[in-house]
Amino acid sequence: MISALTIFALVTSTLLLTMGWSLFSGKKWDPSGRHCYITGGSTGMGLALAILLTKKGADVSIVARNKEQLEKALAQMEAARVTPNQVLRSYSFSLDTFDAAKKALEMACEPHGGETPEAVFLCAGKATPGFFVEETEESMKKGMDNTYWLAAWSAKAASQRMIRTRTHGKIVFVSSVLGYMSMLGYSTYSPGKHAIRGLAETLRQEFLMYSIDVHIYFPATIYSPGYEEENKTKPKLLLKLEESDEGVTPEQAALGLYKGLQRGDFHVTDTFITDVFRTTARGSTPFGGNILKDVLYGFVGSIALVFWRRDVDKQVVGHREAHEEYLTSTGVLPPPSK
Ligand SMILES: NC(=O)C1=CN([C@@H]2O[C@H](COP(=O)(O)OP(=O)(O)OC[C@H]3O[C@@H](n4cnc5c(N)ncnc54)[C@H](OP(=O)(O)O)[C@@H]3O)[C@@H](O)[C@H]2O)C=CC1
Ligand SMILES: CCCCCCCCCCCCCCCC(=O)[C@@H](N)CO
Repeated sequence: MISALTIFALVTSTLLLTMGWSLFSGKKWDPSGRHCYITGGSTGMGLALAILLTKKGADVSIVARNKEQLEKALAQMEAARVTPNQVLRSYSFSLDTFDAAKKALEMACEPHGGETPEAVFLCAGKATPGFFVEETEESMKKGMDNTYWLAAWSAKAASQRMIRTRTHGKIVFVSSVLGYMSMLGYSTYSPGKHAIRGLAETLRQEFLMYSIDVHIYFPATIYSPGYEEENKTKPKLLLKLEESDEGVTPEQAALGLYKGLQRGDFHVTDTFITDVFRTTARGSTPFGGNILKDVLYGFVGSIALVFWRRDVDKQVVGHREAHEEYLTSTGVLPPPSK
């Protein structure tokens, strides 16, 4: 009995100590006066992050395709500037090739005397949900472009430059809770978001050699323009399954990510649901700033998720007939023979 108590006391004090340690050790990242480069910074959480970092005194460059949207975004950033000498810029590029990713980055370095950005945020991404049976070779490749390749090419361009110029910078990936798990309808999106995790895990370790910090954010629903867009093709059943997620505004997501970076977390999550998926899908990934919380959530989650998943599976099975009718109406299935 005593020895059990001793072990408990030892374990708890160790955990509390480690927590305390992480609270007091290390300086918090201060973006003020630093150049932050944001892909997908023209709308949604990328834009919210651009505004947040502008308010913190950073120099901010945003990159996306649509020029009109970029101008509107830049105007919002201008309105948020805190000093007259902050450099705020926008660049129009489609970032789905390495060549474009390099060109966009080089251009963004110019107003900074050719210096490399100290923080690179890879927010650009897009989901186009649908049923796997209806996807095409083209839509599946596009799915990887709009998730993995958008992130990977800019990560490669930025890290090469950071290494060459000995910049001890930060590379921040944006995955999704769908980079930890998946649900029906996300066959062209979830694989690429899982792939981003694979890349981030690799680079976190490899870049220890260059003092480049790697982070990855796993949000669930963000009520962004992109979310409105994806809902146009989202299967009704999926829309219903997603109702268990409360969702956050782009501003809340940007702040959640920012706070995670302040804690120094490698995997950043900021809601109950995403914390649960992070702590149950951890593997050998480093713990977050609060080890006790991670262990607790991991334990509770490993049980609760079994029930959640069973419930979802049940709803999917209950949808068989309706789905068969749908597939007949779209011509995937031949009309029933009478
Ligand atoms: N919304 C959600 O529910 C969730 C989103 N996420 C992820 O978070 C990130 C931000 O999402 P969200 O806030 O919804 O953002 P939005 O969909 O509102 O914005 C996406 C941004 O990326 C840009 N972009 C898209 N494709 C390209 C491209 N080929 N080249 C350059 N820029 C591009 C868009 O501009 P333009 O089209 O003009 O190029 C825009 O600036 C994405 O990676 C998304 O996958 C993760 C979980 C949930
Ligand atoms: C105890 C545990 C309970 C668990 C409940 C889990 C509920 C999960 C809801 C899933 C939400 C899906 C978000 C998709 C985000 C995304 O990446 C897309 N919107 C694409 O942009």
